[in-house]
Amino acid sequence: MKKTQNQMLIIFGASGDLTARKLVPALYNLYKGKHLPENFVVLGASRSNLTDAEFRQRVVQESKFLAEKISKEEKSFIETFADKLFYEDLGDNYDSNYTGLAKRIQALNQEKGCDENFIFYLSTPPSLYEVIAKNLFEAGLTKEDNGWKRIIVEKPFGYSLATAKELNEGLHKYFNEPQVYRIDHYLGKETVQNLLVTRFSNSIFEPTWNRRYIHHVEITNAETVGVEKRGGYYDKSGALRDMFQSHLLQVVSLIVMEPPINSSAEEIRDEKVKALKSLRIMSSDEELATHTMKGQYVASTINGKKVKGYREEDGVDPDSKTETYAAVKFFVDNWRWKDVPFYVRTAKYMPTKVTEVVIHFKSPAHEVFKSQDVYRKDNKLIIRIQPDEGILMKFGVKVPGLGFHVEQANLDFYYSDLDSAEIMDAYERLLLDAMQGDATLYARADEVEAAWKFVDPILKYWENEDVPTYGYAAGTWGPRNSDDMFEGHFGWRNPGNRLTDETGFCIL
Ligand SMILES: NC(=O)C1=CN([C@@H]2O[C@H](COP(=O)(O)OP(=O)(O)OC[C@H]3O[C@@H](n4cnc5c(N)ncnc54)[C@H](OP(=O)(O)O)[C@@H]3O)[C@@H](O)[C@H]2O)C=CC1
Ligand SMILES: O=C1O[C@H](COP(=O)(O)O)[C@@H](O)[C@H](O)[C@H]1O
Repeated sequence: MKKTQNQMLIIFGASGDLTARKLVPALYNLYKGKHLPENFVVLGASRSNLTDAEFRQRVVQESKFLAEKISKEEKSFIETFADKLFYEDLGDNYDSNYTGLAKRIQALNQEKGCDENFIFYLSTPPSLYEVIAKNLFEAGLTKEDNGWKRIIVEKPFGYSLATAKELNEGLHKYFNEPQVYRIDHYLGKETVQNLLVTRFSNSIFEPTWNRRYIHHVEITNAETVGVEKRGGYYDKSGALRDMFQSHLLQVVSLIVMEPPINSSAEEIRDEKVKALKSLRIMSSDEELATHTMKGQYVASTINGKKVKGYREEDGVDPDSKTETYAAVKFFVDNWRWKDVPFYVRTAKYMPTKVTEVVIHFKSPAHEVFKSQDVYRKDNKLIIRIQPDEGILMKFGVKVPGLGFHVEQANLDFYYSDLDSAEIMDAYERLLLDAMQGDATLYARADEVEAAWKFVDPILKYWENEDVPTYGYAAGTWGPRNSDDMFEGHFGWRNPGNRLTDETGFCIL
């Protein structure tokens, strides 16, 4: 087990939603699991005027882990954990000098023995990331003379290739790349990490993981909720920026990449960057029109309950063209994947909450056993990222009785069947990795830029007034013509709530 050194975590934007809902519960679970070092301090910093006690009370009360009934033992655990939390009021804005903050950090460092190891977590609006980095630098807080200094940056990382580059350059003025940890919570998911293990720890998959055997690859990320309270943010972002550029291209890179030499952060990330750079960038309007599709949910009734259309949501422009459904077909220009289409979609308000990868294998070269149902007899490997996490292999078996009729059977694996089935929350895993200086599951600067380079032309094309934004009733599988981008007789697989469910549907 890696050692976690004594350290201090300084959270900017500590009065916000992410701190209370994700960061503090993750830290608490790490504390309960005895993963935190002996000397550990969390210093929250933002403009809100709070004392240490008020901050503790606020994050503890707002945190989900306390919403449930708790035992006496748990209560005392929480109290000792809360003793590690402190707060510093930054005054009017994040751009004033950080002398006061530096003094507080040094005092806590002395008192609590943090060995001058500091992680700065930026959980503010992205417009403040560079400003905070600059002020930390000017206050002498980034020097690594004694102890290491790291910075964790929340998503979104940029709004386009140009802005992502600008942000990288801005951060690199004050921190070296190995000090920068760009968070993508999908990489913290156990099942996403397992994509690497499934591929590279089994000799049975690798020989078939290429254009000779794979017909196409399909990735679905579907949510059963709309934009909820985030209409203002979402309307400026849209599904392509919010999910596809970051989380889904990370998943793509793990499917596409070549085997790394070893499991070090740099070797894995080198291969991921190579994979992202090999995605064929779309340039012609014709290609963009047939290979991409955007949609928007419209008002509907789900399970008897009326739901608003996207344009009626708070914070959303009533004439908005922002997509809540994004689907992209693309090719990968390298030896392994030439001519294999990838289909990736993400959407709000679909019938099932699911993220899965489906590897569709080619039909046997020569058909010995005729089947009526061509689509259903091909081998498929379904890797379910969430929920009902697991892997399913579909293969043909003989239907008992006369003749040679083929039916599909399942070989399945469920995470829940493992002895150690407890899956660590993504933020827990990622925070612990950063505390231990392991950046494998964080995105590197060139990785983020390669992803934006692929996405930029699509975003630009979608800004065009003539590009249709197809409506789909909330609670359905997207626009009616969503299968049109597929080649041949294929279409999207509409998964159900369970790994083995063939078709997810919802009652409108
Ligand atoms: N919440 C989530 O689930 C997720 C959040 N993120 C990212 O994490 C970061 C923080 O998100 P979240 O906690 O939800 O955001 P919130 O708006 O809830 O909190 C951000 C905090 O930043 C401070 N702040 C400083 N300047 C401003 C400003 N101009 N407008 C608003 N707040 C400001 C505020 O504290 P004060 O006023 O006290 O200074 C506020 O509490 C964002 O970059 C977001 O994109 C990413 C994934 C998921
Ligand atoms: O980053 C984001 O992710 C969530 C989906 O995360 P998941 O872990 O529940 O799959 C998404 O709802 C949100 O819009 C996006 O910003």
